[in-house]
Amino acid sequence: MEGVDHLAFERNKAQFDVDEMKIVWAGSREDFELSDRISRLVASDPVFRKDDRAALGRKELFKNTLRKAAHAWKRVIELRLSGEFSALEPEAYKLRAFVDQPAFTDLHWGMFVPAIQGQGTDEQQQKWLPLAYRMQIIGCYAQTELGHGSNVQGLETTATFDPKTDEFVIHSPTLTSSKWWPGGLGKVSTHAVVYARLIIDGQDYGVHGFIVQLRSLDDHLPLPGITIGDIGMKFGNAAYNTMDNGVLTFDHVRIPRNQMLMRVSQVTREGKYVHSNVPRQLVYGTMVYVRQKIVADASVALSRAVCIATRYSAVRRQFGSHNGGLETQVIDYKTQQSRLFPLLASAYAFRFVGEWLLWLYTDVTERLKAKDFSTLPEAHACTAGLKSLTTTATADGIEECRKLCGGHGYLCSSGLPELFAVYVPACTYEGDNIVLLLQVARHLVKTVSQLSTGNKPVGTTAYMARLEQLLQYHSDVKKAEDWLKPNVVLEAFEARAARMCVACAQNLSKFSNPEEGFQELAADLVEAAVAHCQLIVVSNVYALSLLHKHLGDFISTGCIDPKQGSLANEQLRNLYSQVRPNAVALVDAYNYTDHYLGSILGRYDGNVYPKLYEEAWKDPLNDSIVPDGFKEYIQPLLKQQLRNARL
Ligand SMILES: CCCCCCCCCCCCCCCCCCCCC/C=C/C(=O)SCCNC(=O)CCNC(=O)[C@H](O)C(C)(C)COP(=O)(O)OP(=O)(O)OC[C@H]1O[C@@H](n2cnc3c(N)ncnc32)[C@H](O)[C@@H]1OP(=O)(O)O
Ligand SMILES: Cc1cc2nc3c(=O)[nH]c(=O)nc-3n(C[C@H](O)[C@H](O)[C@H](O)COP(=O)(O)OP(=O)(O)OC[C@H]3O[C@@H](n4cnc5c(N)ncnc54)[C@H](O)[C@@H]3O)c2cc1C
Repeated sequence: MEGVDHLAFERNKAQFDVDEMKIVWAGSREDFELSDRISRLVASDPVFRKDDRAALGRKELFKNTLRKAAHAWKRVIELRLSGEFSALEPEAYKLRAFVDQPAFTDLHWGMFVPAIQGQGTDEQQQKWLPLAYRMQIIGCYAQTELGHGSNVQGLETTATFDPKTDEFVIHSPTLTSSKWWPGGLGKVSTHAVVYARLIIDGQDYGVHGFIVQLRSLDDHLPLPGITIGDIGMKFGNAAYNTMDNGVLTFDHVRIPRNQMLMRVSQVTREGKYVHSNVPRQLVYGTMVYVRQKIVADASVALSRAVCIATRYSAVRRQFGSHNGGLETQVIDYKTQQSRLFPLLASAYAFRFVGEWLLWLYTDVTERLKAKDFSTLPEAHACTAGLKSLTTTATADGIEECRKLCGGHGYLCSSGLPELFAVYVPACTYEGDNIVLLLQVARHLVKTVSQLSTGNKPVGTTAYMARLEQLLQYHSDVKKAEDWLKPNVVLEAFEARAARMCVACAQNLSKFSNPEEGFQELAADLVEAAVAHCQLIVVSNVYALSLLHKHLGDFISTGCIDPKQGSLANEQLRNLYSQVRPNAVALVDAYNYTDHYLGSILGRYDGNVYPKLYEEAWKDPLNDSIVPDGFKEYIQPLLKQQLRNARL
């Protein structure tokens, strides 16, 4: 039977309304219609074709990215998705998503503009934002240096105030202070928000943001004192190599005083440092914003991989043929289901968690405007923790989907190698995932230690208020179906997280130097932070597979016993059987076009084999029957063998 028939048959098995689910996935009917319209618009535009990307060299690839970005911007203007004095419309973000090629525009719109919006004064915003909104200047976010990324307080670039000229002198005092990594910096950006140590009259006031012009707006050459370039090829072939991650050094570059971003703190004409009545952590605000975006994006990347692996698993058959009948679809193997279906569930779970985090972020932003900073620590912990949890799970999930597709998953035409290569740096950028989990752990330990002082835990740590009860808890699950009750799962996750946090806090208290204790117990603290972040996911959606995966934690903390663990596993198997007939329909609900998926294995029509065969012949190696180099390198070998044979 051809693949085409397999998927039609699968779609008929669905036990729910796929069109309704498309709307659930999109968020609303309006969002669905928007995504559907923009994805088709991109798919039908030849400039946005991407099937040729894997074969392009770096220079061609980069030029191709510039072309796409320019064309995308033209469409944004034509479709009026950007106003002269306002940020982009949601359609523009969709357009970027479906074009599916990282570019300098991500950093311009995703970090440069938000940094000015969040850290610039009203005057600074009025001056810079209209230019940035019209893309008359192109900006990037230059924070990381060759020597320091995670340790922001360790940055070395200096911005020294010169009271004689009312300027800052931006300087790179060491090799390790070279800015290193900023996307869009290498070849495109005309401006950057540069993070540097503020020095006034010999005193160091720590890291602050400054708007610095890097290149001439006429001929694009670097301005005097500025050395700038690309840092070189990165992991994967096309993948993130469409981006010009850059290196930048300053040799005493002067900028006017009013180009320091001064919402959080100011430097007066007289060189006086004034700190507003706001937490200094607001300087980190852009990172919080982007971490929230990264969480929202995790479900997109994971769902793409899952869509490919699910459709292909329904098309692929191996073993089990009796009397010349059909072989078994690999999706029917229980091992395939136990690897694939939790990822399918995770993609949905991350979708809902992303929505919840957007709500939390919006709420915090509103409070900040009203000068209420009380929820900032919670927002930092949630964005950092969920960024870490979802990107780790998504990167691992994409790789698992590649394996689920067997050998063909390793072909670029499966779409999975490039998806993995482009996604995996999300575990590092915007905060290394372990470093971020340690931030969550600090927040949790602080919460536990403040319980004795009567401080009531709020937000996602509110469950800690029931600490006594959670420390007494033992699951009362008696049969497999009991694990279907959301409250039963939730309580087990709460008790596990609470016990792991309390154990860490107790062990920490044995150290006379808390910082030394924190370093020594870091691995346990990371585990406790993971348990807490998983609880956040579970409290937004139901997730039994996580319990099974981390059974060791639940049993060792005494929340459940081994028998209850086996019952969870039994229930999980029941759930896999229920998901099985709906699997293809559940991934159809993502409504991805074949252009966006970019995968022969994940084609909507399931017509995998003929298309794989056709695609192989398009490889440049097949342009000639006898390869280049035959005469120089193969023929002499063959002749050599002949001579040996004659001897
Ligand atoms: C071709 C197509 C074209 C289409 C065009 C059309 C239109 C285009 C539209 C495009 C739209 C695109 C949108 C895309 C989105 C963006 C994509 C982004 C891509 C990503 C690129 C990557 C960028 C980067 O990586 S930038 C660099 C990031 N760097 C980091 O993350 C560094 C990590 N380190 C830290 O964050 C900190 O230093 C940290 C957290 C480790 C703390 O270190 P510390 O030294 O211990 O901390 P300290 O400074 O002393 O402070 C401690 C104190 O502060 C609290 N804290 C820390 N961080 C925060 C925070 N962020 N917010 C609030 N509070 C914070 C911490 O809890 C401590 O508190 P206390 O305990 O109370 O003291
Ligand atoms: C593709 C890509 C794009 C990027 N884009 C930008 C950009 O646009 N702008 C920008 O400014 N930056 C950018 N970055 C830089 C990025 O933000 C940093 O690489 C990231 O924050 C990690 O910092 P690091 O490289 O210093 O890692 P390191 O901190 O050196 O990490 C190395 C190892 O040390 C461990 N480690 C570090 N500190 C601790 C600790 N306290 N406790 C335990 N373990 C620790 C980490 O877990 C990791 O295993 C980008 C990076 C990448 C890969």
